[in-house]
Amino acid sequence: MLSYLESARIDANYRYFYGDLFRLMLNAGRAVSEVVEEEFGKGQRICVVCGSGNNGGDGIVAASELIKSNSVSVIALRGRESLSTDMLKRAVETYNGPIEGPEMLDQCIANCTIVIDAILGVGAHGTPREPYASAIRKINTSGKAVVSIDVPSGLGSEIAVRPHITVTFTDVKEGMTGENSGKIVVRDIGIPRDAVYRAGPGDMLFYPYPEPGSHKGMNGTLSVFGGWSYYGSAVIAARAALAAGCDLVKVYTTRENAPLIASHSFEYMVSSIGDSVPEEAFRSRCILLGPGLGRDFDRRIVSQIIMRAQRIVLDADPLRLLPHLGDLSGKEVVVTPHASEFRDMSGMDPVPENAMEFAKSHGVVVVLKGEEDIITDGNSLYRCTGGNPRMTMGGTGDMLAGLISALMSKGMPALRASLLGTFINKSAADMCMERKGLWYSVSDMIGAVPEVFLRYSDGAKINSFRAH
Ligand SMILES: NC(=O)C1=CN([C@@H]2O[C@H](COP(=O)(O)OP(=O)(O)OC[C@H]3O[C@@H](n4cnc5c(N)ncnc54)[C@H](O)[C@@H]3O)[C@@H](O)[C@H]2O)[C@@H](O)CC1
Ligand SMILES: Nc1ncnc2c1ncn2[C@@H]1O[C@H](COP(=O)(O)OP(=O)(O)O)[C@@H](O)[C@H]1O
Ligand SMILES: [K+]
Repeated sequence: MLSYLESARIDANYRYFYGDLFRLMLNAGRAVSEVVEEEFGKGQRICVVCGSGNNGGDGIVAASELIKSNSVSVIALRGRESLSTDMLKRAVETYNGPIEGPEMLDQCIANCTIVIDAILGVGAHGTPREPYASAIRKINTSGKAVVSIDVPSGLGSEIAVRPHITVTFTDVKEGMTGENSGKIVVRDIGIPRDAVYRAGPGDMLFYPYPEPGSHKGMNGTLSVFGGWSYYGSAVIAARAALAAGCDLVKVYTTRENAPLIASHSFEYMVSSIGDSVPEEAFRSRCILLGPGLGRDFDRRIVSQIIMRAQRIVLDADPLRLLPHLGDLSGKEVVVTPHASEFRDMSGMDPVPENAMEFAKSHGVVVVLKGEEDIITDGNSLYRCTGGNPRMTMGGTGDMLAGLISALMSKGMPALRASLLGTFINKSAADMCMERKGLWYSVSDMIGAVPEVFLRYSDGAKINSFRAH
């Protein structure tokens, strides 16, 4: 079962890794024409009703196949000129019949035996607006056989097509049932595994945009326990968390290091801890434990933090404690070991299958860092490629922990935050490399984080629109 957002994620990742989505549109359109001919036979009179997104493009490609053995009319509900994106222009080029405007809709429906609904797909949000709403009502009262492409247009809202058949791609979409979608036929359109199981710009779609009316603290609160031995690591993690959009970051550190850490920025707060952890630290939505803690930490305090936290990212030295902590289920936990830390904490070789096994048996998300990051929740295995060898400098792991915990502090689930965090970290490094070659610093990487978000947030407008 695919949610609309997961579907759009795959779409965005496919475009980023493979470039041309049009090949998939060709496969989608062909799949629809095959199903229509399998179900109804040839020689039909078919009316294809198109919106002006890619769902409409699928409809036009289907028409270009169906016209070979059927009588086909195509309606562009917003007029032919609305088919203006590059993909839609290419779809139109495949079709050598006329494309009519909305004024021909009534006649087209009246004369046909089958209506193909290519109005809205997974890019839709909310109730269909005009002219789609009226078209949907007409299709539903037409008494004709109706085939929806990918999803019934308007699915989930009060104005939705009620088809006899839905030809859906890759997997059934969230919310589809036999009742609202008719017979559901799933067709593979050749999406490679990597578009699904590789972190990419599509993961931006799950970034929680601040609501316009929100107030301080609603968009991320993070407690960072770190810098007890190496103060710089806490500075890097806290600054990265702020760059990722966390509202309030507070660093809990030793009495000696507190002023040092504070002197590096006035944007986060710093507090020193003694023998016990202040209660307020657990009021943050997420906890990051580890950057710069050093090996000689107080095990009692660290165990207490882990047991009390509900959402926590564990990095570096405290990872050693993990096997001794018992059941972590019920919490959202991300662990971010590099290869040798993984060996130490698990007693296993740092390979993807073992990361998956560890994640499953401990109920955590594992981010196994390296030239290629492995991200797994024990059920699915993802990877994040990219980055460059300058990332072996000190601090890039602290930065990653800061990014992932900031995203969790904003409400992202552990696995989603880990996918986006790894992608942002490697992309920041690659952006710095474009500008400075291999001679960039971790500060440069933190500085690049907002630009990385901007560069890849194109698809995320869907989410921000939804949020508003
Ligand atoms: N997932 C994939 O990899 C592929 C997806 N394809 C098709 O592309 C579809 C998604 O395409 P798009 O993302 O272009 O989106 P859609 O074609 O679903 O529609 C989005 C368009 O409708 C408008 N819109 C959104 N909500 C609306 C509302 N409530 N009332 C009126 N207009 C509204 C938007 O402004 C946008 O122009 C899929 O459902 C599928 O049919 C295929 O072309 C090929 C591959
Ligand atoms: N050779 C490499 N090529 C590309 N990225 C790397 C390489 N080595 C490490 N990284 C990246 O640097 C970050 C920190 O990883 P690592 O150096 O293994 O952890 P740590 O900083 O905890 O020692 C991760 O985002 C990882 O993806
Ligand atoms: K549709």
